[in-house]
Amino acid sequence: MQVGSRRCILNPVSGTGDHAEYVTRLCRGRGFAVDHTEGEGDALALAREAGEAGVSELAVCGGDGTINEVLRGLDAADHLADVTLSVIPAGTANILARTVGVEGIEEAADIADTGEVATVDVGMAGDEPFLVSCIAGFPAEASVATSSELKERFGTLAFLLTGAQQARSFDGLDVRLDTETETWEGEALCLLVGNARRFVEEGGQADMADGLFDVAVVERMPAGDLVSEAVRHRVLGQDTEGVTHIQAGRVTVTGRDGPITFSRDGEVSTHETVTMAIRPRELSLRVGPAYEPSPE
Ligand SMILES: Nc1ncnc2c1ncn2[C@@H]1O[C@H](COP(=O)(O)OP(=O)(O)OP(=O)(O)O)[C@@H](O)[C@H]1O
Repeated sequence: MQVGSRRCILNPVSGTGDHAEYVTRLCRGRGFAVDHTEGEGDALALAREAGEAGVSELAVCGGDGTINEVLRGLDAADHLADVTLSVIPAGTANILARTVGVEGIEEAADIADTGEVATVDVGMAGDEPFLVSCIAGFPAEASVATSSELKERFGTLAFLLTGAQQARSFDGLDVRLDTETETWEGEALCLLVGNARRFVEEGGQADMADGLFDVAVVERMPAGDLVSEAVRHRVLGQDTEGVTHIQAGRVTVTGRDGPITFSRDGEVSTHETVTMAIRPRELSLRVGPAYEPSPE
């Protein structure tokens, strides 16, 4: 592949599955060669191949699962730091795209073409890359399930309330967390390690280039107490009882009574112990006009 080339990896069945023809046309019109995935693992293999061929611009069309496969493929080719990545949201939740201000397929195609490029941190959980978050405990599903309208009105609270409903049947995580400077041990309701998202204060997009994860541990306590605490503070504030907030570039999580299941940008993986580490400003990512490099 010639240097300077553009490629698009497109999942034709993600989301409502009616975008393939339209996006293929938009991308070809902007000089991207388009490859369609045919099943699980294809996006990873195509990204790896594109990385090994030295592609300089790669667009991903699909949902968060497709994007995560592409990240893994580029990392396997040792090409994450040498590509400009863009996302064309055609999944169900499109968390990464929304987080970086990319909404709507046509707008996304323009951003893939000429949008602003931000240099962002990549999170690693063991050997697996992620951009948004790596979370364990009750909200792993709730974060995806909570409607965006609800999230917009109530921020983290909506996310918490949805989770608290599910928490009644959730046993909690017996966990130990170690960073360079702090250790936390105990029964947690959930553990949230954000790169592109933060979970305390107003929540929302985090600074993706600060070299730090935003870690929040919510202690296990009765769902009623947790909800009333959250209501009192409206969101999970720094000083909310039962919530520990840590910023760190590296955190090791160990399950004290067995392995812990994480959702890494929506991909599920289970670990007895896992070290999450930031690779500072490793990836060039095209972002939408609403993206703020250093949100308040
Ligand atoms: N041609 C194909 N046919 C069937 N499945 C495919 C094909 N290409 C990819 N897949 C699978 O589609 C699945 C869904 O991808 P993805 O997570 O991107 O979309 P989504 O679940 O609709 O969106 P989101 O993750 O944003 O909620 C992946 O598990 C992938 O393995």
